[in-house]
Amino acid sequence: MTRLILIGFMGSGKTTIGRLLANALRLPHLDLDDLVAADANCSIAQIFTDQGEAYFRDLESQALISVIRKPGILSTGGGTPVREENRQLLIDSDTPVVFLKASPEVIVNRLKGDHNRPLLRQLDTNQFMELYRKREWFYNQAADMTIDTDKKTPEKIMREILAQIREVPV
Ligand SMILES: Nc1ncnc2c1ncn2[C@@H]1O[C@H](COP(=O)(O)OP(=O)(O)O)[C@@H](O)[C@H]1O
Ligand SMILES: O=C(O)C1=C[C@@H](OP(=O)(O)O)[C@@H](O)[C@H](O)C1
Ligand SMILES: [Mg+2]
Repeated sequence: MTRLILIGFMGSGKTTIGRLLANALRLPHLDLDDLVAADANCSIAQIFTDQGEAYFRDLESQALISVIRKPGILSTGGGTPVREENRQLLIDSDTPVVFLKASPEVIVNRLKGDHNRPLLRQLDTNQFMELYRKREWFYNQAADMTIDTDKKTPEKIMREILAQIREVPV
């Protein structure tokens, strides 16, 4: 196994678990947000502020195309599987796609005080729940396997993924 893709809502742990998996497997860690920020020479929050979400989504799709065939652990952004073309790339990738699932309460708790997720800042509770439900459908569409991350340490989640990954037919 030389490639793995992590998807899930903001705060589900894609970046954290991706880093751990990459270390354990001695593979590159490819974080889509980092790639977008490096290409744009600008933080994600700044891209949202200066150019808006639609512009960010175009950069994100381009970065996904450029990285999807590279060996490594790919941590996507929470919105990556929403665009149909991105979702199709994930589904067609011949790479196990792992949905890291976290409950809304756990996400809110993990991200309280966070200033780097521009999308989250502008949502009230109802809007948050609507986005969470909508996105869950997209994650389920693209995922080969789902890991519940509530009440588990990142290390435990990593071990669970490693144990299950051999059984996933892709
Ligand atoms: N399993 C976990 N248990 C507790 N905290 C976690 C867990 N996974 C991630 N976190 C924390 O939640 C925050 C968001 O994690 P991150 O990996 O950036 O998520 P994502 O990339 O999915 O948005 C970070 O502060 C991270 O340390
Ligand atoms: O859910 C989203 O739409 C987003 C999630 C973020 O990544 P994380 O899921 O790693 O926080 C980042 O791509 C951007 O702020 C938009
Ligand atoms: Mg991340």
